[in-house]
Amino acid sequence: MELNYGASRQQPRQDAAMQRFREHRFGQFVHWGLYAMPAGYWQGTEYRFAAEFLQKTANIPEPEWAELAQQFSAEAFDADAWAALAARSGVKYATFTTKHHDGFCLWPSQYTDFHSGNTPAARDFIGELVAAYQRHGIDVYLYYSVLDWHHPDWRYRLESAEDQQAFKRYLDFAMNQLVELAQRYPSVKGFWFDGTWDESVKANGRWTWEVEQRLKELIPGLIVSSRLRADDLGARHRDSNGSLMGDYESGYERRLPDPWDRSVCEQDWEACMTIPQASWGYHAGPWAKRTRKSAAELIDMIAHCTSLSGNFLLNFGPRGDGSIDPEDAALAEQIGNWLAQNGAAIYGKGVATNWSYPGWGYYTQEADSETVYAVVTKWPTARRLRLQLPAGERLLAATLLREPALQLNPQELETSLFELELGNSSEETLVFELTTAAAEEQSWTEP
Ligand SMILES: C[C@@H]1N[C@@H](c2cn(-c3ccccc3)nn2)[C@H](O)[C@@H]1O
Repeated sequence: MELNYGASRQQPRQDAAMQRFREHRFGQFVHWGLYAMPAGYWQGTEYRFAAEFLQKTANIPEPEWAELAQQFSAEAFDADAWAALAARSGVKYATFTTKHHDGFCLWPSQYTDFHSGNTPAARDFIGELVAAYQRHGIDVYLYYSVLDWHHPDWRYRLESAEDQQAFKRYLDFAMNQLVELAQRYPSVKGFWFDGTWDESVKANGRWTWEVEQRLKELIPGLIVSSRLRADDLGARHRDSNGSLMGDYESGYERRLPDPWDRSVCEQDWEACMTIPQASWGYHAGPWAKRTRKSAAELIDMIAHCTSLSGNFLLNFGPRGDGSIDPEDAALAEQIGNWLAQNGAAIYGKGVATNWSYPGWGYYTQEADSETVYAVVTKWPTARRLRLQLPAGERLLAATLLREPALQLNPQELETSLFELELGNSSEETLVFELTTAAAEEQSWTEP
């Protein structure tokens, strides 16, 4: 059907900016704001829900929540320390919350008083982070929540002329803030939109389309995900014709596509993930701490996304004083150490088209390359790894990526079935670089 505000393209972007994003594969998400101070607790009670939702889960009156800004001194905030840890973790890009659902802005916006300039900290945190991360060679993306619990003109649905007028004022406010962010921080590579699921926003597909157009005029090459977009009829992510809007699919939040689902490879996509089960902001309670993911689980997820040509955006929730939780820092270092040894299987890689999902881990490959990587994340109890090669290929060599590099002698079982003896048990996530060649002609008929 004819749409004015539907998808602007059918095929993935092939420009250099998008190719760079695609090759990054691993990024850091950062959720930080007023919610990091109460950290899931209110008046002595632990609320077992996402810490950035505390204002709602604890039914805190908006003015009382806004008072938190007067305690926001962030005395331990150190943008360079955050950026240095991010670099050690192996991320190639970072996405920072500029304004989450509570409406508090981490930059001195001229369109509201509810911002970090009007706090004891009196700092432009976004400006400091953009500069520090770029000094460390990490591309920066800005998260912006359209949903806003603070702004008097925000509406969940539009049920009256007054609602329409108020929400028009709100959308003008949000557009002004987004233009302000693009003009203050023109070196950012993209915007990550959230809070776009309510009826009020879905009824304003044209505004979402105008935001994408306006920001891309201000920053050529800018990347905007499908999560911003609604079409003429309120369809989100994919328009009413089923075509992806925005530059990549960003519906995977705290979940990944099935590892055998090769349909996701047709478009660029990114999954975002929390370290604890379900809190993006820092949560100080045992509820969050006992559900933390291990480095091995997160490395598995990085390889999982890479094997389907997607990016993995791992979230960190710094503490209310601006320091990084030591457990998060240790996890970041563990992941970074693994990537330092095995990053060749991740950065710039994608789906190994001719290799089917093996079950014990993931195959990755650089487009048009002969080299395939096998990332082993689920050790076979038999301690032997079975490799089912694509028809017509045979395995010449398998080299362990990490130092000391170890040449393995693949044992041929059938022309296209090999086994690798894995020797002594290893709890780490190993990566083998596989070299294959066309198998000699072999004629046999299926039984
Ligand atoms: C990226 C993540 N998206 C925000 C979010 C998630 N949700 C939500 C709302 C209803 C059901 C499931 C998820 N609402 N806001 C989270 O707060 C975080 O910012």
